[in-house]
Amino acid sequence: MNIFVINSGSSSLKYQLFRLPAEQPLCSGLVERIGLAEPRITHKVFAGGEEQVIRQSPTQLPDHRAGLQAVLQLLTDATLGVIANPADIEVVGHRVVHGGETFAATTVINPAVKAEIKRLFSLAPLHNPANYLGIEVAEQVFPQAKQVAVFDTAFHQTLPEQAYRYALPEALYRQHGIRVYGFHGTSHKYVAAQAAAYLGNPDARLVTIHLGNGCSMAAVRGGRSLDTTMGFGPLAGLVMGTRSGDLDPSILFHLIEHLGYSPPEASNLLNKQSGMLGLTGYSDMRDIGRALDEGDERARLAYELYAYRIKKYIGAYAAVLGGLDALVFTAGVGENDPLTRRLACQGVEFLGVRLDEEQNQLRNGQLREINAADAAVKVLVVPTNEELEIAQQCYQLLADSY
Ligand SMILES: Nc1ncnc2c1ncn2[C@@H]1O[C@H](COP(=O)(O)OP(=O)(O)O)[C@@H](O)[C@H]1O
Ligand SMILES: CC(=O)OP(=O)(O)O
Ligand SMILES: [Mg+2]
Repeated sequence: MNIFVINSGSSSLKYQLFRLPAEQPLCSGLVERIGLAEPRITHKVFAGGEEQVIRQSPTQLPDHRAGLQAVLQLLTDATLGVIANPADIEVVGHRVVHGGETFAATTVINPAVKAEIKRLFSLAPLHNPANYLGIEVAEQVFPQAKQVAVFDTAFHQTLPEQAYRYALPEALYRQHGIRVYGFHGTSHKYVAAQAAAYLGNPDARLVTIHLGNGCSMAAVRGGRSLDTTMGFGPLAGLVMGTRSGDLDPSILFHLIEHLGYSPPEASNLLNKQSGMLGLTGYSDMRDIGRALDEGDERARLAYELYAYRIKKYIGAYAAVLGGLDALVFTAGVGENDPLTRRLACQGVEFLGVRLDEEQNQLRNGQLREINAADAAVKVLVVPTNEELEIAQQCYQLLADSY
């Protein structure tokens, strides 16, 4: 089954094509700066263990449709193409960030599902409109394919009520859906399953730590999410590239009532100007690492604050889980940044967490153990693969009907 996976952002589009049940993608790519000056396409073709990279700089890509059409050209290219024509794509799997309480599982998209995704725009204004647009464009470009939605929130629908409710008047939950939803569920689910399989313990008590541009943690037991750091929207919890994470809400009132911020300006501040960017001037952890090496004090503080927040939630989730079998680090920073892992694990030795610093410094792109050999708690680095997880969920849902 040929499954094309799309992760559509406001000005970008990430994609991978899988031929399930094989796990290696046929190709993958990224379309950047859609609707902006100097758009870029990076397309990778994988064949016979080799990787071929094609970079294009089209003069213009006015919208997502133009972007996906350019990708289709590459997919069907006479020499480098991996399919003969668009009809060879049987399924398009879409990452949809917010599924509300309606979607606890992967779902075939029909007009009612689209209407619900649209209704949820107000709950995920930065993500759902772009995901929706990706669906509409894929329907035009791949009219024969089944369109399937895989929701970031779905994995966290198992949270117990005490974890997902806020201490607000009940009507706000019942009538307006104000509750914890949690995000990055596709990644937490994938790495938790990999870790449990590695440990040979399906009931393992895991804290999964997804550190990308957006960052979140989850307490997972028996493949079920029991708590997570993001909440009603993807702004709560950990310090992120440009998002503040946890804040006292009175700061928001102060910004608006006393410092002249309009609500959209306050939202922009917390979502796009805060986090590591606000603390250091850089949102990319590699830049912050370089600044730290040059003795930048702001970079040092930012690193400490970032790791301290992770450590606090490790303690909290050990309590939620009633003990800890493994910590699982994943995504861009979690997989690649030894300093973050070291700082986050410093001071929680009393829980049985102890790193092997030599293992921590290694990088091999594989699942690996970085704890001291005799530590009670495993510390794992598990590369995430949200696209593969999306493709596999589509396959599980549809394989029977083929
Ligand atoms: N070698 C590395 N060392 C430290 N940080 C890294 C490294 N490679 C990537 N990152 C960081 O990973 C983050 C992006 O993670 P990623 O999972 O790709 O995010 P997203 O999918 O949210 O765009 C960036 O902050 C980047 O600096
Ligand atoms: C939900 C979310 O935060 O996603 P991302 O990390 O891709 O921005
Ligand atoms: Mg990501």
